[in-house]
Amino acid sequence: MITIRGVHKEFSINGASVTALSPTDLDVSRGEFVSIIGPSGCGKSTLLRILAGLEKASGGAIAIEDGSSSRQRVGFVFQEPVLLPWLSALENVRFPLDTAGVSRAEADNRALQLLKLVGLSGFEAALPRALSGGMRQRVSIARALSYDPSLLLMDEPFGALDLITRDRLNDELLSIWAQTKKTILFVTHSVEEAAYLSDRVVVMTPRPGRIKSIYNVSLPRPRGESTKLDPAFHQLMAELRRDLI
Ligand SMILES: Nc1ncnc2c1ncn2[C@@H]1O[C@H](COP(=O)(O)OP(=O)(O)OP(=O)(O)O)[C@@H](O)[C@H]1O
Repeated sequence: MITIRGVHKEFSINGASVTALSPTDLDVSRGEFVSIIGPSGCGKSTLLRILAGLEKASGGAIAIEDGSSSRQRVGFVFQEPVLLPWLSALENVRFPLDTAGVSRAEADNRALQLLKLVGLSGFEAALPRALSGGMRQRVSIARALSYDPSLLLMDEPFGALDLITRDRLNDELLSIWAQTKKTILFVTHSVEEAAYLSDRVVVMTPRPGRIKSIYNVSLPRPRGESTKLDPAFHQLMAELRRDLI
């Protein structure tokens, strides 16, 4: 699904070159849920932005699925929900489809389905300011799914939310993932979130960032309250925490 080979990024700051990402190799299978954790500034967002085509790599190669340009096939969810404040929830979800020239009826239909998928039926007409932080992030997820990307890139999407909302959205994301079968690459600072959600967890080193280790998460699915009581879950979190030091 995704093949990353030797991808690296250097930024030039006041004439000096700063390495944001050392040469990185990673393969992600179709339908896999992979989390990336690492200290602040290790290049997690840079890697995601390169995959989304929002940033150009300094070198290396990326192939996404059929090797075509990643841009049309990738949905991106940022830490802060970037919604257009003057548009309703439905119009925000529909927006990428409108700009892609999809017919009004089809775009409405798809946006309604997606708002249902993220648990926001009944809030179609609400403006972003009338929604809670968690609801706004659900709208962002629905919008990222609107053009049916095969790959969903999520950059600390629940980092700004309270813990209760975050736990609920983690479960909702797993249910959306199970229903849509998207490949998800998920950046987080939380070892608990990474262990709970993922098939594999990628740990990155501090600057300059590179992949330090990759953990297979063999906890059974579907995950839920019983996962959080599983000693294997706690052992994995302890290993991840140790690895991050
Ligand atoms: N546009 C830019 N110009 C210059 N340097 C940048 C730019 N974007 C990122 N960097 C630098 O690249 C490095 C990696 O940044 P990046 O945002 O990818 O890290 P991160 O792991 O996502 O951090 P955090 O967890 O704090 O979000 C940092 O040292 C950062 O200062």
